[in-house]
Amino acid sequence: NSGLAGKAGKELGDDHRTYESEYGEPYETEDNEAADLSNLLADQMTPSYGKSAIKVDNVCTRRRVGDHMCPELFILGVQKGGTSSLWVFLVTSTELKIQTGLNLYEEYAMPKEMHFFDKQSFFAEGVDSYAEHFEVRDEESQLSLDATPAYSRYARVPPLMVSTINMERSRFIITVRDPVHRGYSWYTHILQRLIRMPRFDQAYQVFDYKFSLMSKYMPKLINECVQRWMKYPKLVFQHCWHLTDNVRRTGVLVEETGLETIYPWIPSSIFTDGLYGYMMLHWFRFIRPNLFCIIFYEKLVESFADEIQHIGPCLKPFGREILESDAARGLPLVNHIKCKTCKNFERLVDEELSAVGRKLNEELFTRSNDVFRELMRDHFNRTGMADWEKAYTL
Ligand SMILES: Nc1ncnc2c1ncn2[C@@H]1O[C@H](COP(=O)(O)OS(=O)(=O)O)[C@@H](OP(=O)(O)O)[C@H]1O
Repeated sequence: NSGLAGKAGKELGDDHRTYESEYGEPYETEDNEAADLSNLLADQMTPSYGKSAIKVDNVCTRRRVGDHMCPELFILGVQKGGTSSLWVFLVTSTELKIQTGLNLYEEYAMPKEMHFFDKQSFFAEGVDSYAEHFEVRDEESQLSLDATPAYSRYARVPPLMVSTINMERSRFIITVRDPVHRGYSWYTHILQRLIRMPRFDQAYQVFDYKFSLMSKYMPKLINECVQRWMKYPKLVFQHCWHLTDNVRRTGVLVEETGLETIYPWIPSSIFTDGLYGYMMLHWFRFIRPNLFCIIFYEKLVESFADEIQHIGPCLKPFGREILESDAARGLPLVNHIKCKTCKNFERLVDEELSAVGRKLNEELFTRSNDVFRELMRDHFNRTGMADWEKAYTL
C-alpha cells in the first residue's frame, strides 16, 4: 500500500486517541478535526477540487487491465434513503453492466456495503485489499460500485477518499429523504437490528426506547453546537456530527425516565445524519459538486422514471445511460423493516409523527434544509426541491 492512503491511515492512527466505535471497533476521535483534516490532506484537497492532477499512485489510480478494480461509482448515502433498492436497480440492470463487490469485509453487512472508508480497521488494511474485494479488470470500460450509505455520515470519509481513489474518474450518488422520516426509519432499523448490542440497548433505555423522547432531548443539544458554528457553515458538520467529542460530552437527564444519557452519539445520529445541508457543505470542501448526483427518495418512490434520470451525469462519463425500458423496471422494494417483532418499539401513527416532526423541523432541520435547498439550486439547478417541512405545516 504505497502513497497517501497509507500515509493518511498511519498518521490518523498515530496521532489520534482511539475509542470503540458504535459497532465496537476502534475509531479516531475528532479532536481538533478541522486542523487535522486540513493539514493532513491540504495538498490533496486542492488538486481534487481543481484541475484534477492525480497525485495518488495506487491500484485505484493506475487502473490497469489485469489488476483488481477499484470502484469508481459510489452510493455514499444517506442511510435509510432507499439506497438498497437503488443498488439492486443498478446492479441488476443488464444495460448498465455495473459490477458489485466480490465479497465483503464484514460478514453481516448488507451485500452492497464495503465500509472501507468508515471502518478504520478495514481502511488500515490498505487500498490493495480494497481493490481485491472487487473483480479483476478485463477491459477498460468495466465499472464497479461501492454502495455504503454510512460513508456520508462520517466527517472523516471525504478526505480519506480523496487520498485513495481515482478522483478524476469517480462519481458520487446520494439519495436524500425527509430527515424526520429518515430519522424514524433509522430508529426502527436500530430497534430491529442493533439493539442486541449492549451500548445501543443502554442508549435507548434512557429514553424508554421512545423516538418521541429522543426527539425531545437530542435536537436541542445538537442545535447548541450548530448555532455555535453557524458562522462557518462549512465547518458545522465536522464539529457537530454524531461522533464528535462535543456529542460525547453531552449529558442530559431525561426527566420522564429519571436516567442520564449514555452513549449519546447513538440517539444523536438519528438527527445529525439528517443535516444534509451541512453534510453536503462538508463533502464539497473535498470533492467538487459536479461529481455528485443527488436524488430524492420521495421522488424515486413517486416518479421513478423521471427521478432516476438525475443520476445520468454520474453514469455518462462511463459511457452508460438509463434507457426508458430500464427505468420502466421501477424501484424495487428492499430493506423495508416492519419492526413487527421489535420490543419496545414506539409506533407513531401519522399524526403523532407529524407533531414530533414539526418540532424537529423548527428546532433543527429547517435551517439545514435551507442550506441544502440553496445547494440544490446553485449546483444542480433544481429548485422547489427538499421542501419536506411543507408536510408539517398545520
Ligand atoms: N420501492 C420502495 N418504495 C418505498 N420505500 C422504499 C422502497 N425501497 C426501499 N424503500 C425504503 O427505504 C428504506 C431503506 O433504505 P436503505 O436501503 O437506504 O436503508 S439502509 O441504510 O441501507 O439500511 C426503508 O424505509 P422504511 O420502510 O421507512 O424503514 C424502505 O422501506
